[in-house]
Amino acid sequence: MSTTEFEFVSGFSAIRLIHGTNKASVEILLYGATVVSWNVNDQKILFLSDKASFENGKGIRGGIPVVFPQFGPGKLPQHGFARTKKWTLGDTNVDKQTGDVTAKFHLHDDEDTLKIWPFTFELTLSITLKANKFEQKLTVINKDDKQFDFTALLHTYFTVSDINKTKISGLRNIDYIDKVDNATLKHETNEYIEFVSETDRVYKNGATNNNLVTIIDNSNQQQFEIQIKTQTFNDFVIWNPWIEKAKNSNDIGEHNYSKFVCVEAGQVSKPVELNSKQTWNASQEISLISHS
Ligand SMILES: O=P(O)(O)OC[C@H]1O[C@@H](O)[C@H](O)[C@@H](O)[C@@H]1O
Repeated sequence: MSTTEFEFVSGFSAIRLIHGTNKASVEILLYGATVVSWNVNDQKILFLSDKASFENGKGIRGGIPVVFPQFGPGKLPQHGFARTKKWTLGDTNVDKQTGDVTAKFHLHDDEDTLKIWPFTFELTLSITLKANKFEQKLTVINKDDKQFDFTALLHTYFTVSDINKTKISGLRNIDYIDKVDNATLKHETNEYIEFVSETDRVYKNGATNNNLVTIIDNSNQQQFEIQIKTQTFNDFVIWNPWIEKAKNSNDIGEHNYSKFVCVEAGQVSKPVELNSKQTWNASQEISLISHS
């Protein structure tokens, strides 16, 4: 039976959505509205570092942190403030026919955000768990009397059995900014992106035209593919820190570099300009395609 449960994950308040089919479940912290797990039939689809630090002020290393209103470094803290704020839980719903479970999370401006980003806003992250799918819809409302600009991204960490055997399809013929090569603009000519060294790329408009981006894990153990479909989000960021950066990072560690790939749906290469009182919506739908 589908249901919701409150719990604590590493000391942080969380809600678990449970689906009546496929033993599917998802756990979301109020901290950052960060999804920390999505499991289907005992498979952990999302990667959460065993060294992740659950500490106020720090982003969670794994799951799906929400990046807003700034991607990467800049005037605001790295990746903005949404991932380190406590969100509030809104409505939850279980669809009696399908068993799909939805929970909504809200964040709005406060004294601290106004000091560093002087705009009134409201964010809603709506999360729906289906039997073998997972959806996130991000809504930004400009409540201010002036326009604001922002970038936003769902920083999704996927578990892979070995990054060396992982391929990503769906981004051929897309221009990308290669962040490990002085932000040089390049053109993807390969059918599959493969990983042989540190990879940090922004595929500009890689998410438009309903491009289906697929993660293919070529390990023998893995019997499924993951497909990501987006709406409104224009870009895809593909990231793996590789050995040295993982080793030098307190919350990753060398032993983890090969266990994940980040495929991040976002709007980052060109900021959204949102007029006063306007609303912007974007979403991702992640599907598990079983081959067994
Ligand atoms: O360590 P953070 O702030 O969570 O960021 C992780 C990575 O996030 C990716 O989205 C960026 O493209 C990378 O440049 C960055 O290193």
